[in-house]
Amino acid sequence: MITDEAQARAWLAARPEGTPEAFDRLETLIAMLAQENTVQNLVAAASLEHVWQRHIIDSAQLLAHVPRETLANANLGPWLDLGTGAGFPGLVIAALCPNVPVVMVESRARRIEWLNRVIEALGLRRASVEGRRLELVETRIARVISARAFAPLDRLVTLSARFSTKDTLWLLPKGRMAAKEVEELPRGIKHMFHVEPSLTDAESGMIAGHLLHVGNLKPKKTPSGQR
Ligand SMILES: C[S@@+](CC[C@H](N)C(=O)[O-])C[C@H]1O[C@@H](n2cnc3c(N)ncnc32)[C@H](O)[C@@H]1O
Repeated sequence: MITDEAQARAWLAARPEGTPEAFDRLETLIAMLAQENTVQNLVAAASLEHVWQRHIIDSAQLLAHVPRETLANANLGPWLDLGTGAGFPGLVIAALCPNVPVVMVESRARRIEWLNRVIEALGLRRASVEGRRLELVETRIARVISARAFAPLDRLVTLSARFSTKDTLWLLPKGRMAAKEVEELPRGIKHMFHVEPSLTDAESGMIAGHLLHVGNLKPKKTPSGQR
C-alpha cells in the first residue's frame, strides 16, 4: 500500500513508464493543476498536498493491469477515458504512455479547454479530447475503457458498451462500493467483472473486466444509430 508521496514516486520510478521524461511531464501537469485549481474547481484543494498519491498514482496504477501487448498494439483502438474532468486518469496515462492514443471524453467547456491546454503544454501528440457528452461521441472500438468517479457501473456499461469488444479491457477505479456495484449487475453480466485492490486507498477497489455481451442491459445507441 502506498501511504505517502515518497512511496508514490518510488512506485512509478520502478515501472517501465517511469522515465525521467515522464516525471518531467507529470511535474508540469502538477504545477499547471495547482495554478488552474485557483481559477476553476478541478480537484479538492486539500488533495493537492498528496497529489502524487491521490491523483497521479491513483491513475497510473491502472497500467499495472494492462498487458504490455495491449498497450503496444497499434491496431487496437484508443484508450478511452470517460468523464476525464481535471485529467484523471486520462491525462496521467497519456503523460506516461505518449505513444498510446488516449481519447478523453469530457462535456464541460472549461475542463475541455483545460485538458487541451495541458495536452499542448506536455506535447502529447497522440492524446485528444472529445469535448461533448459521452452519449454524442461517435462509436469507435477502444482497447481500454477507463472512468474514475464518472457513473455507477450499470450505467457505465449501458452508456459505453458500444465502444467495447470482447478484447476491450475495462478499468474503473471506484471507492468503497466497488464490490457492491459488481454484485448488483444483472446475473448474466456480473461474472465478467472483478475487483482489484487499490494501491492508494486500502478501502477502495478497481473494477476490471471484459464485457463479453450486454445481457439484459440495453446499451445506448448514438444519434445516428451506430453501434
Ligand atoms: C466527478 S468528475 C470526475 C473527473 C475525473 N475523472 C476525476 O476522477 O478526477 C466527472 C466528470 O465527468 C464529466 N461528465 C459528466 N457527465 C458526462 C457525460 N455525459 N459526458 C461527458 N462527460 C461527462 C463532468 O463534467 C466531470 O468533469
